[in-house]
Amino acid sequence: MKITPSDIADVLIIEPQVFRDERGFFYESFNERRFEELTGLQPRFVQDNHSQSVRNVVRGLHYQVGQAAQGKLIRVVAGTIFDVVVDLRRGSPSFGRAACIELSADNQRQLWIPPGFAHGFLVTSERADCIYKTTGYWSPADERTLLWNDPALAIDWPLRGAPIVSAKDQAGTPLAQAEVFS
Ligand SMILES: Cc1cn([C@H]2C[C@H](O)[C@@H](COP(=O)(O)OP(=O)(O)O[C@H]3O[C@H](C)C(=O)[C@H](O)[C@H]3O)O2)c(=O)[nH]c1=O
Repeated sequence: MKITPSDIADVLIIEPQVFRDERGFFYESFNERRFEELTGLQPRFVQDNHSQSVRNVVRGLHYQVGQAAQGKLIRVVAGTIFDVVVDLRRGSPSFGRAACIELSADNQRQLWIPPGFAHGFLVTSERADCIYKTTGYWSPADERTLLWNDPALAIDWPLRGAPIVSAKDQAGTPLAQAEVFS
């Protein structure tokens, strides 16, 4: 397993050790001891999620506030996504900055997103299945949506035509008005 920082230091790109043979491949998609050894972090994951989306879907940018803030460990098991995280930690030198990483079933990369970040993605394949662990339970009352195409975020989404976006996400909050983490 190899772990490298993304463009935002605390957001980590994880590349698992993949064992391939004539049958296919095997890799440990999560190993708590190894994760802690390599990151020094001890996240307690309480929920596993699976979302499937078709090409040109944008989901996000979502986050939960207060005690419901979630760390996320995400990977893609089918297709490809343009994954985006935005630093919403007010004291951070990268506050308001977006980091964009391609995650796919082919590159088998995972992303560790600490609490304090908004998260979303664009599907750039026919379909994408995202599997992710969270360190906090879903809490609708504490969920916030950052406007995915807020010009202040300057995210260069590789769109092919108008994306498919939920009404909730179309009504996202611009960064300037967003509830952030102190
Ligand atoms: C997030 C969540 C949703 N739901 C229910 C609520 C809705 O009836 C349905 C779809 O929810 P939503 O449209 O919020 O799903 P996404 O747009 O994929 O939300 C996710 O999008 C971005 C990419 C994230 O990083 C978050 O994990 C999460 O907010 O699933 C649940 O039952 N549990 C949950 O944990």
